Amino acid sequence: MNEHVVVEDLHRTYGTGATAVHALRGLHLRVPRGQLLAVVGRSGSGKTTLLNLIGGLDCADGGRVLLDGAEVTAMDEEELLALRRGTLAYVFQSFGLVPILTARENVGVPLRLQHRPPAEREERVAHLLELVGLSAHRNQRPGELSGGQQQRVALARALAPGPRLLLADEPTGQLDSHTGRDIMDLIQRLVREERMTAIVATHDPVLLKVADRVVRLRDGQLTEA
Ligand SMILES: Nc1ncnc2c1ncn2[C@@H]1O[C@H](COP(=O)(O)OP(=O)(O)OP(=O)(O)O)[C@@H](O)[C@H]1O
Repeated sequence: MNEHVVVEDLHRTYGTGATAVHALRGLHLRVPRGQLLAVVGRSGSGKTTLLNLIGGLDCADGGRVLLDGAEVTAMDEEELLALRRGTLAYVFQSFGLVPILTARENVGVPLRLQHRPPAEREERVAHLLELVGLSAHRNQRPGELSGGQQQRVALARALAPGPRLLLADEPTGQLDSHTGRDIMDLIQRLVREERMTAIVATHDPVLLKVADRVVRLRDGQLTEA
């Protein structure tokens, strides 16, 4: 199936009554496999809300999300957990690394959760750290790494289970433009070489240049940017 992500008539409202915020109002989106899609929009326009719903981290009030034809919006907790540990990866602006673990150990966490044998784990972790250019820093903890390096560790960890879909929320948000460019190049390479699909929420103009397509969130709906 070539259509990787399908979003139909998606609604999400926070709160009720006069203070209700209608973050998404009947949003539609189709993303073919292997596309690097950038989602832009002003602060508060609903980008994070959209990514959370696509990744099954939050529940919609209406509409459907399908990944490879499987309906995320209808999955139970167990199915969502399997999705998050397998075909889908999420990279947050805040990195979300475990402070007491080294870079190597952080990248290995998802592989432990998958009960992969230690030798196979070690090999994959080494490969991923090399891919993100951090082999020399493998024994350092997040607090001993720069922001860009931490984001690269977070990316390597997200990629550990071999996901087919990468959701990234402002992955270059806290980084200087040069480091941000490196992260974007890396995501672009992964999309090209591993035919991964990526949906990236961003304010970053650099990112827009490498995207295959850019859509804008406004008034809870998407338009071509
Ligand atoms: N848990 C929540 N409770 C109430 N309102 C929320 C909640 N999460 C988000 N919102 C509101 O929903 C709207 C969309 O928020 P969202 O975080 O999706 O926007 P965003 O485009 O990702 O913003 P930013 O670029 O600043 O991260 C905002 O008006 C926000 O205040």
